[in-house]
Amino acid sequence: MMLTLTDIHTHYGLSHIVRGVDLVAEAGEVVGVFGRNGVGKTTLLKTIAGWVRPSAGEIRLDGERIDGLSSDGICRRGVGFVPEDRRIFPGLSVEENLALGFLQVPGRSGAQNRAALERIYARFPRLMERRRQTGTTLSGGEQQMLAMARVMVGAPRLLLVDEPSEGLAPMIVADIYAIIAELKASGCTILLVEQNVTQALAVCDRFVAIDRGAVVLSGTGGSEPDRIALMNTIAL
Ligand SMILES: Nc1ncnc2c1ncn2[C@@H]1O[C@H](COP(=O)(O)OP(=O)(O)OP(=O)(O)O)[C@@H](O)[C@H]1O
Repeated sequence: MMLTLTDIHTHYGLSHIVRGVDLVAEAGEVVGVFGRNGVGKTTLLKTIAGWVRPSAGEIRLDGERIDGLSSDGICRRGVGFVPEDRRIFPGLSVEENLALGFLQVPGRSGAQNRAALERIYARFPRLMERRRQTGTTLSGGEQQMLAMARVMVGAPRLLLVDEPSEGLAPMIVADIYAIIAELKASGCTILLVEQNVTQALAVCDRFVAIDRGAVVLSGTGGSEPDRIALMNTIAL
């Protein structure tokens, strides 16, 4: 699914956070969104997901405008969002948290939902083992897996991921990135916000660097000069 942002602006009250972002993610591409703390990366993802409404600009999926739709409406168009805080619901079991993913695809039958759950459990045996356990009792890494698995239940065509490796041990980070690589291989378009730039660049086709709400650099993940320019930009 192709994502196009044209001159997107987002405000929180009077604070002008996202300031004229143009961005394209082609179908099946992983695009890294990098920048120092507080430059507006999370706000940009929330704007695409419809958690925050842009004050100006256009967001299109395969040419069709989605800015202005509710977050539910955007989700039902195949956009999955894994937020930084993971949003594992307290008091719900692992399986109940996963079942929330069914809300993204309301047209499915019970049998289709069960089959989707089976596929998730086959991919994440640890979540199956712990399916009756309260989601918030899982380790940080398992909660990140659960958050990823919950959006995968809905087979998103565009995935927005905010700092998936934050606070996790290197081995778990490798697991998370293996999942991102699998999703990419399956044709999912991915927008990836990450402080761990080196790790993220390994899966990124392209990247943008954001500063004070605007794109200040864009480049190709595999290009060494582009990587050096990126490191210089975000180290400033
Ligand atoms: N709900 C909100 N209301 C008002 N201001 C906000 C809100 N959320 C974020 N901000 C402010 O918007 C700016 C951008 O925040 P945002 O989280 O988008 O940045 P970020 O680049 O993702 O940073 P980080 O890496 O720290 O998450 C910050 O100055 C932040 O304080």
